[in-house]
Amino acid sequence: HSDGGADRPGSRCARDVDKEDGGRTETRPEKSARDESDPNQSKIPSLMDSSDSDRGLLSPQDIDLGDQCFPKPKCNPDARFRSTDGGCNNLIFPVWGQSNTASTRIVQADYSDGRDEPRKAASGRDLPNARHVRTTLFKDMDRPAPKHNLYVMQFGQMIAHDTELTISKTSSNGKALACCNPDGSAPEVLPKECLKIMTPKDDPDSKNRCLSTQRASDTADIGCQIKPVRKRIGVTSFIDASLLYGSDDKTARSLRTFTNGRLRSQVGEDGNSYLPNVKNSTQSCNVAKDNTVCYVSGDLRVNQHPDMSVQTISMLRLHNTLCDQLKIINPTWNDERIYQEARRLLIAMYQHVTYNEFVPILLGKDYSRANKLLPLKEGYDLNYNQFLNPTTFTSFTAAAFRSLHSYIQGFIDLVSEARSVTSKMRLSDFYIRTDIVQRKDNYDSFLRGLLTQHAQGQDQFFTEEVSEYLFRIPNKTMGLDLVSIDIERGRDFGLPSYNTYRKLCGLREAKTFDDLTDQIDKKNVDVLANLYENVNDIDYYPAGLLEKPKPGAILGHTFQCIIGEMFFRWKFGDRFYYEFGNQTGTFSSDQLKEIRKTTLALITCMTSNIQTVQRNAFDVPSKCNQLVTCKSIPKLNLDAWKEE
Ligand code: HEM
Ligand SMILES: [Ca+2]
Repeated sequence: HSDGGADRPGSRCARDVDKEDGGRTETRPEKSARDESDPNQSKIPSLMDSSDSDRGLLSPQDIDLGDQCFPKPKCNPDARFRSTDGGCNNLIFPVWGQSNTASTRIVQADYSDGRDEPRKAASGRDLPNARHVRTTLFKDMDRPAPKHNLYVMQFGQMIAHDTELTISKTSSNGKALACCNPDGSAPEVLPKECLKIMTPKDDPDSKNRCLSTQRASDTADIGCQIKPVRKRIGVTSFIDASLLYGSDDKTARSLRTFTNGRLRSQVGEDGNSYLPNVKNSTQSCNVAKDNTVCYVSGDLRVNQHPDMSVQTISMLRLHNTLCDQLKIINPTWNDERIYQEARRLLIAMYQHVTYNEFVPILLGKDYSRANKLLPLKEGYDLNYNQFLNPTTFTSFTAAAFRSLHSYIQGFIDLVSEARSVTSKMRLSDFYIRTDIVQRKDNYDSFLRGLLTQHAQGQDQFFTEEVSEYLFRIPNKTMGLDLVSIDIERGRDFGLPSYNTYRKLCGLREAKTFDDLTDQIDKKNVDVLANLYENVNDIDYYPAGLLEKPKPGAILGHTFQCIIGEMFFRWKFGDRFYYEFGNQTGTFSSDQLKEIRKTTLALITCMTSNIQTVQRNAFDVPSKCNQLVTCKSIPKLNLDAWKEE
C-alpha cells in the first residue's frame, strides 16, 4: 500500500499546523477532503438545537437516575487536586464520574422486558446470533491504516481503560462465575448471567466451542431497584490517568512509595524502572512461576498484552521523572505535595495530547475544531459546564469506542533504533503474559514498534488474533471472539438499535434497508438485510462499523457523533480540565503555556531510551514526518512550578 497523498515523494509536505506554527496557518492537508460536499455535517448532540426534541435524547432527570443508587460523598469545594475516585469533581452532582458507581445513557435503554433482558427483534423473535453476524460481516484481512501507527490503537486503549471498567456478574453465592467448561466447551445450559454467544450448529470448525463470558453487573446486583438497570463502572469516568494511580484510595496508597512523591517501581536488568511486580504472578498472569514478571498498576487490565504494559510503564516513568524535577525546583515540598503536583501535571499533559493530537485523528480536525474539542492556543477556557454529565455513557463504551478494536494488529513488531523490525510477536502468544517487556531492550523495541508499525485500518476487518484467538492459552488452538462479545455486549447494555443513533445524530430515520445506503455501501446493506428481519433490529456496533468514514476522520457519521459527544463531556464536564480558568485547580498562565508544549513525541522521549522520534508521533515516519533527535523536541520548562 502507499502512504496518504500528502506524503508521496516529490509532493510538498503540508505544514504541520499545531506543532510548528501554533495553528495560525490554515493550509491543512484535509482541506480538499473538507470541501467535498457532505450534506449531513454531523454535530455532537450537546451542540445541536435543543428544541429538536424528537431525536430521543434522554431527559435530564433520566440522565442522573443512577445517582440515587449511591451515597453522596462529602466535598471540599476548595480542593486543589482531583479526588482519587473522581467523586466531588462536580460540586452539585458529586457522584458524576465517580468510580464504583453506574454508567449513564444519552438515549433510553432498549431491554425486552423494560428492565434488563436483552433486546429482541421487532417480531418478538431472537436477534441474529452475534457470532453469526461476526463471521458473516467481519472477517480478517490485512488492510493497514494508510498513515496512522499502532500508537493510535494503544493510546486509545489507554483512554478506554481510564474511563470504563465493566464489572462482571458473579454467581448468586458471590463467587466468580464460569460461563464455559474448563476444557473450553459449551455447557449444556448456559447460566443466565452469561452472554448468549453460541457457535452456530452448522459451523464444523467450532463445534461445541464456548464463546461466552459474564454479563455486566448492574445496579440491581447492588440492591438498587431502578428500571431499566444501569451498568456498574469500576473506574473514574474522567481522563485522569486512573489506570496509573488507581480509582480508589486503598489502591492509590498501595502504589506509592511515600518518598518524594514517587510511585513504586522495580528496576529491570537494563537498569530502567518498570511497574512493580504483582505478589503471585501465577494468579494474575498466564505464567508458571510466582516470581515471573507480571505487573500491578491502577488498573487490573495492565497485563492484558505487552503493549498495554509498555503504555502504562511510560506513564509511570513520566510521573516519577516529574517528581524528581519538581523536587529539585521546590526542595521544601513534602511527599504529598510532590505526588499531587506531579499527578496534576501528568494528567494535564495527557489531556493535552488527547485533545490536541488524538481526538483530531479519530474525528477529523475540522469536526474537532467546529465542535470545540481542540485546545486553545493561548489563555484560559472558561466554559466549564456543571450541568454536563461526564460519566461514561453506554453507547460510547459498549459500541462506538470499541470499534477501534478494528485498529488492532495481530502481529506486533519489535523495532530497532535503526527502525528495522527485529522480531514479530504473535498477539495471542502473549495475552496476560507480559514478562517479555523488560527482557533485554524490549521495552524500547515495543515502543519503537508502536511508533513505526502501521495500525490496521478502521474498517470491517478484524485480526483473528482477537476474533478467534482472544485470550488463547499457550498450547490451546482456540480462543474467544472479541467482536462477537462486542456485539452481544451492546445487547447486554441495553443499547437501542442503529436507527436510534441515526436520529440522535441528525440523520434520517431509515424506514427500509435501502435508506441505509446514505452511510453504508449497498453491498453491506444487502448483507444486513439478510441477517436482520427488520431495519429496526440492526445492532449499533456492526452498523456503525460499516458506515463510510467522514471526510478527514477515520469514523463514520454516528460513531463520530457519539465519540465526539463523549470527549466533549469529558472536557467541558471535568472541573479539573487543564485549560479551565477560575477553578480551584487552575494552572498559572505560565504553567499552562508550558503544558501546551506537550506532544506524544516528547512523552515518548522522556520515558524511554529512544534517540530519535517523528514529530507527529501518531503517524508513521515518512518523508514529511521524519525522525528527529529527541533533543530537538521542545520540552516543558518546569521553572513555572517554582514556588516563591
Ligand atoms: C490488543 C488490543 C486490545 C485488546 C486485546 C482488547 C480486548 C478487550 C476485551 C477483552 C474487552 C472486554 C470485552 C467485554 O467483555 O465486553 C475490551 C473492552 C473494551 N475495549 Fe478493548 N481491546 C484492545 C484494544 C482496544 C482499543 C484500541 C480500544 C479503543 C480505542 C478499546 C476499547 C475498549 C472499550 C471501550 C471496552 C469496554 C471496556 C469496559 O466496558 O470495561 N480496546 N477490550
Ligand atoms: Ca479515569
